[in-house]
Amino acid sequence: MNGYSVEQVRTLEQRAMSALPDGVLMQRAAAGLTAILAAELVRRRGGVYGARVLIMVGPGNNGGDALYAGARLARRGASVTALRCVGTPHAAGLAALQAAGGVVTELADPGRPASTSWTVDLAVDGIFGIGGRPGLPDPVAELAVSLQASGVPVVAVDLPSGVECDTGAVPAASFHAVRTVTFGAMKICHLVEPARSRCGELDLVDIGLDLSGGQPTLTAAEESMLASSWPFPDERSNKYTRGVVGIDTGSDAYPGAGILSTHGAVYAGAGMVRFLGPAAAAQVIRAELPNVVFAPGRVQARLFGSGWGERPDGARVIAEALESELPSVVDADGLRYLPPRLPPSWLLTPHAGELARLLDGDRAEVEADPIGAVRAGADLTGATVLLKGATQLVARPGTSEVQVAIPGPAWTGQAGSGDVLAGVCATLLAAGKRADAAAVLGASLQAVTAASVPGPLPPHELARHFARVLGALESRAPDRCGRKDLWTH
Ligand SMILES: NC(=O)C1=CN([C@@H]2O[C@H](COP(=O)(O)OP(=O)(O)OC[C@H]3O[C@@H](n4cnc5c(N)ncnc54)[C@H](OP(=O)(O)O)[C@@H]3O)[C@@H](O)[C@H]2O)[C@@H](O)CC1
Ligand SMILES: [K+]
Repeated sequence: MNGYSVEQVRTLEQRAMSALPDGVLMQRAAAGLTAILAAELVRRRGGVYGARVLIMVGPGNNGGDALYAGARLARRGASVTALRCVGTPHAAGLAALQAAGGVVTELADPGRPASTSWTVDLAVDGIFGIGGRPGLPDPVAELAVSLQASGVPVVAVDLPSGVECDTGAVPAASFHAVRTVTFGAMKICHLVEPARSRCGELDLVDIGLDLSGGQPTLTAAEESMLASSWPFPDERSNKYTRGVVGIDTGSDAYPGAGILSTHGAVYAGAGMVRFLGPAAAAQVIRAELPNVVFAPGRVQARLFGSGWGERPDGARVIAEALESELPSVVDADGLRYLPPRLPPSWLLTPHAGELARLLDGDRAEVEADPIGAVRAGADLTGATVLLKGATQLVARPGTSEVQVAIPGPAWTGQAGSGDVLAGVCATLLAAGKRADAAAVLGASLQAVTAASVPGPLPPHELARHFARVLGALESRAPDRCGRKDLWTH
């Protein structure tokens, strides 16, 4: 499942339209939309006949899709009302709806019943699609609120009006859909929070766009990829083939970070973990994880920074690690001590605030355009960057591709999740995974595991469930000897 920008989708649509008679793509979209709306009505009330459907329309082709679908539902016996919300609706779509027996009313019409009295079975948001600007005109924003207050389910056409298609930002009012029916290709707002949550369930209708040959803006991880790309041990494995992780995290002020990142590394399956952080953390780790080693020695990847706080020798520690040419993860406070340039084999794991500091900007800018920000972070530092948060994005320097990890339940946004994740990523680096693969696999494992337990659980307890999830994934993994894919680096 990949995400495409508006510009990319417009190009794909133009290419398809140039080989087809006028209006064919819209009819394909409307046919697919109708089937999904009908199924929704069957699920909610047992059938289409007699259902009351409100089609909310704006001035563009998004409204055209909705009106043609409304016409098809009207022909199947639904009572369909088109509500003109903004501008002049798609003329042919409106005529089709009226010819099928649908009625038309205006949002601004004083004769229309009060907005709090919505008694429809389903409302269809055909106000703005990929031509939408973020936010809604005031009367439409009020309509969205009143529908939600009335408990009317909204199905969005292509995307919930009000969200920003290319960033996933929701800077002002938007619709909250129970389902979003999109056409030809997924858009960025379907994959990136907070817009993603406004979409509800997603349906992708095939309208015949040819996606081959084009590079999507976002490549989304799926469980099948996690299963095929995780470095599961085999009969030839030993602690060095699985990877030794050297961890220098935590501080006397924040010993918990050291304990949490070590849990992440151990339970993700490191061959061996050397903990080289403060004594306060070491004492607890020794009691809980007797397999951890506390003496310096050979390591294959390092982890720095989680819970460091002020670390006067931080810049020196990181500079020395850079000389060793081993891949490393730098998390949290360690991000304050970076040299000007790092190799792509290093993985930085900032949250939005930390990435903003790296970019010398503010958090709101990162949140307004997380894809742009994660790319900028990779280009600025030379390292691979995992931007943590409700949507976890990974950028590799020198490429435009951004990957998105499998999303997890909202409760994983809690103190300590990032420390555990940094430990998981370090284990994957030590096992030989490229930094971007380590980031996507690590973040996805944590999300899939969280979705498999009755949460919330504290992050180190969640880590103890990795083994069960990895076991289930391994049983579904294809023959890894013959298989190469995106993350088999
Ligand atoms: N192309 C194809 O092949 C296919 C396309 N398909 C469908 O078409 C949809 C795209 O259609 P579209 O390009 O007509 O744009 P759409 O979003 O309907 O409306 C743009 C209009 O809204 C206005 N407007 C926007 N935001 C506003 C705001 N906040 N407040 C006020 N006004 C605002 C905007 O005004 P402007 O920004 O120009 O001032 C402009 O007039 C796509 O999502 C899919 O559903 C499918 O049928 C498959 C085939
Ligand atoms: K819409």
